[in-house]
Amino acid sequence: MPHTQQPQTQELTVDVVVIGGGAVGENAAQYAIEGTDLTAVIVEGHLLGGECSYYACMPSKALLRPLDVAGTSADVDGVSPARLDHGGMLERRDSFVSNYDDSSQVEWAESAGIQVVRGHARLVGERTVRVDDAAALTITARHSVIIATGSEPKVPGEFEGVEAWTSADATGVVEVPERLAIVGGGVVACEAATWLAGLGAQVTLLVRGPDLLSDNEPFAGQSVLEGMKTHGVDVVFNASVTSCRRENPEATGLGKIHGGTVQLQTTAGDFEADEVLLATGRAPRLGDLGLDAVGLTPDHVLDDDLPNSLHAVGDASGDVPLTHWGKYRARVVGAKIRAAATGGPEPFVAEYAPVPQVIFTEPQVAQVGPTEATAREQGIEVVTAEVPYNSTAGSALLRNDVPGRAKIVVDGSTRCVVGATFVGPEAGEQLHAATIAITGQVPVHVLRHAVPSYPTVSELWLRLLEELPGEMRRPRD
Ligand SMILES: Cc1cc2nc3c(=O)[nH]c(=O)nc-3n(C[C@H](O)[C@H](O)[C@H](O)COP(=O)(O)OP(=O)(O)OC[C@H]3O[C@@H](n4cnc5c(N)ncnc54)[C@H](O)[C@@H]3O)c2cc1C
Ligand SMILES: NC(=O)c1ccc[n+]([C@@H]2O[C@H](COP(=O)([O-])OP(=O)(O)OC[C@H]3O[C@@H](n4cnc5c(N)ncnc54)[C@H](O)[C@@H]3O)[C@@H](O)[C@H]2O)c1
Repeated sequence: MPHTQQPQTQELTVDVVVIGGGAVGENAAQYAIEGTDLTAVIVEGHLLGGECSYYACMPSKALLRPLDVAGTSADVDGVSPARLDHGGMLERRDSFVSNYDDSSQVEWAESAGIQVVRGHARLVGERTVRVDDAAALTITARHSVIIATGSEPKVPGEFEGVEAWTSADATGVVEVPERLAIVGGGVVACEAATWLAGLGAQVTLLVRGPDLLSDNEPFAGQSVLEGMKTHGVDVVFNASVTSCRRENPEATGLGKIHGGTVQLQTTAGDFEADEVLLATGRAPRLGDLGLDAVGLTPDHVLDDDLPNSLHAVGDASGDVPLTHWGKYRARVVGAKIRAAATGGPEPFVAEYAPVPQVIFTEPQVAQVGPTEATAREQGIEVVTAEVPYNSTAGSALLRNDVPGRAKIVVDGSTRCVVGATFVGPEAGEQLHAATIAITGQVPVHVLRHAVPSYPTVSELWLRLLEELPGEMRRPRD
């Protein structure tokens, strides 16, 4: 980590102060000042670029991609199956996290006119932030302070004192455990099970509920379960951990095995492992931020009940914890701050924007907008269409065996798509067409005139639109 220049003075006044330099904080600072003479500081306590760059999205996807390529090579006639190189996979990860060196991000920030200050920041008054209690730097914001402190893993009580792995250890894996227990059935659990099994661990997934990826369409979790079984992952449902003990727990370092054998008692039986990974969700990081010094609590942040000069973005705000979503909201917040500070026009903000997500499992799960079940809960007049992912010539060309399904959720009253799910090889690349259709509120009779090329997977759109009731082929009377 380079030591970026600390300001010479102990008092600093700028227009905007951002606490936390993850991808979201960086975007907020950039949009708050771009094209103006406004000044911004980001205070970062660890690495500029945050979780996504070093411990979450980038390293996980760097590890998953070789598995995807190898899996495809083993399932396309005319190609010899590729051999995985475990050491090479870890080197690829190290390269994508720049060996945990954030110099290039600091360079980017400085080139965008944003000053980077190192240290832990706390609010000490209205529009005033102190960096590290002992140090003397106090920063005053003329206009706004933005909280972009991210989130931290939830550690259930049963795991206290065990030195269990968190997702950072899984993405930063150095020593691959021979037997790995993963607790959780959500996104981190499913993605981490995929790359750690790919690296040679014997993975047991302990899921407290009856399914995987329960926030998605049910066929998503089922397809991912099949994929896991193919790769030798043992998935145990209805397995709530009641106690966890470990011999000689020790903080040995990121991605190293943190002590002796782990004994887990669960409602589905007892398990022994060499390491246990907690994938039990994350919580906004709002402690030790000085909220009380300005008469606020974490609930004020989560309820967006903040003074005009204080904003929260990204995981810290309690909004959907995804990088692209946090960055989108940060662009909006930044642009609004810029408009208020310069007297410029208010930015256009769409009334509604759907949240997309791609889960990089085998097969991939790509979803935008509500599932059928959520749409029904929202009172939408739901019409759905669903087809197998292999129902186009383009998808059949991808692999010998193409798993998965595609589904759209249409609002019968507006006849616009409100949600879509694609589960299958390279499904992530199918998603943005759906996001555009939903955001643009294109009625399905018009969408039928968006012609997908032959032979591509996008022809799933033809199949899906053909599945809808015939009267939807015309404008509504
Ligand atoms: C394993 C894993 C994989 C993921 N994969 C994806 C994915 O593929 N796609 C996706 O969209 N999302 C993914 N996510 C979610 C994504 O990582 C987060 O939504 C995103 O990182 C949030 O960005 P942020 O800037 O809000 O917070 P963070 O990235 O957490 O950044 C917050 C920053 O604030 C700093 N900080 C905190 N408190 C202070 C303080 N008081 N003073 C100074 N600095 C402070 C921290 O050091 C940190 O750098 C993944 C998450 C995990 C755990
Ligand atoms: N590709 C991506 O977009 C991506 C990848 C990884 C993470 N993320 C995001 O990061 C966030 C965190 O992911 P996550 O998987 O940790 O959270 P999650 O909320 O998706 O899943 C948490 C899982 O842990 C289980 N759980 C919670 N408490 C438990 C307990 N005490 N005992 C046993 N099981 C328990 C839940 O039932 C659920 O299955 C999510 O919002 C996710 O969307 C996104």
